Amino acid sequence: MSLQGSLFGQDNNHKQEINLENGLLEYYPHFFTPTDSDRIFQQLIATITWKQESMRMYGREVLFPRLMAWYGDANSSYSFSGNTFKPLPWTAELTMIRDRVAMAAGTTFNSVLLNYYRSGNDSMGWHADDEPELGKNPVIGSVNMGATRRFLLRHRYHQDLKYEIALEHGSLLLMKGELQHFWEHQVPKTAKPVGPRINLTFRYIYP
Ligand SMILES: O=C(O)CCC(=O)C(=O)O
Ligand SMILES: [Fe+2]
Repeated sequence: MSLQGSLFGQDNNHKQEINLENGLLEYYPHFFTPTDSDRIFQQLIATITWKQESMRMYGREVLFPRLMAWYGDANSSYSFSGNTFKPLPWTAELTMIRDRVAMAAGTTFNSVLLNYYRSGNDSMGWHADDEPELGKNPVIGSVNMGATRRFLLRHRYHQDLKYEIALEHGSLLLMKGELQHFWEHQVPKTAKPVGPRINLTFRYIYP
């Protein structure tokens, strides 16, 4: 373990590089220690301002099947599915997580989208994080706390290209390169009894 890694209690040596056609994933299964992960998870559930947002779909208001929250620098507003999210100011906990993720990613982030999947019935449908304000080939840092859920990827233009990864408690997944242009991803519902899960995606929004 590197000095910097051990100082921050993170295990960078077990990084898995997953080279996909037209995209790169880096997975750190034990980015946070189990103790830190348990504490952060409970803290986020209790202190984040969670909301169930809605989107307009085929002329109707539809609730997102999960709770969400958006934090970041004041100038990092973000639009998707017909909503513009104005960020809440960084908390001490989110700043700490952001800085650890930024160090591993070798980049900076000015915002984070949090998603709270209360049970296996909560989900996120197929999409890519390809909004123009994210820039051309964004590095997105995705932190996972709580229940393990399946993260599925499919290539937009080659139906037979698929990838799947189980995102575990305390892990970090970096999405890099051309991934958002060529691949979509989702977190499907599951009928298995799973506990709650929080995902944080750190992003850089061009103001
Ligand atoms: O919950 C996850 O692992 C995925 C989150 C995601 O894709 C997003 O926030 O854009
Ligand atoms: Fe995404």
